Amino acid sequence: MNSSEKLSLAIDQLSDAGYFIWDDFIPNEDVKELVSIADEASNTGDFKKAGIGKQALFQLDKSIRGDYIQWLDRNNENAVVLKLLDEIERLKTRLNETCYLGLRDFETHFAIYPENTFYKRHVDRFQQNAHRVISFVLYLNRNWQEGDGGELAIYLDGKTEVIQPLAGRLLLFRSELEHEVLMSYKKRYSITGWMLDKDMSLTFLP
Ligand SMILES: O=C(O)CCC(=O)C(=O)O
Ligand SMILES: [Fe+2]
Repeated sequence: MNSSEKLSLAIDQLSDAGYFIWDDFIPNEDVKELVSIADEASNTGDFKKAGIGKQALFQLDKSIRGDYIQWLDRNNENAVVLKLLDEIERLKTRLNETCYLGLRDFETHFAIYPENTFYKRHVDRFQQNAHRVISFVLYLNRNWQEGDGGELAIYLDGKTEVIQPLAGRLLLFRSELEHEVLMSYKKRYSITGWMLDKDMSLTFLP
């Protein structure tokens, strides 16, 4: 399947099922490089404990989520990160052209879940964060195996989909869907982000 057929499928699935799995979104060597960039940044203290809520309502709560994050933007010095940001930008434009989702911008971060951490059931689009339309997660776990945990459960009407966090796999889903990162028994790497219906600098507005 070529990339424009893949994109049509993604669009259909996002509107029918609410999510789409895009395997091999990036090549293996990029996965490897992204993991070493994340490891290096986390070793030099550039990852922060992730919180919940925005601005005044922001709080840290380990019983809800246990990951550490580093935000990514165009000031990043790594070519592979910039290439990925370009690809996501292109994907956003193409989704917009076909779906009229009104996507204006996106925000994204690395996430590392240390062993035995999780992110409890939640939605990404909520009152204080009403501008997230499409969530995406690029998984970076080479050699992930059954039993390693850290799958993403998406709660759909009447059924639950459990998605393995396999290296190179991009998952797209509608940000209003409830989902949960199940207990990860191994260190888990990903790049998570959101396509927004407002420019990022304006998302504090209603
Ligand atoms: O890493 C994942 O599979 C999902 C992460 C997530 O739900 C979030 O950061 O909001
Ligand atoms: Fe989420």
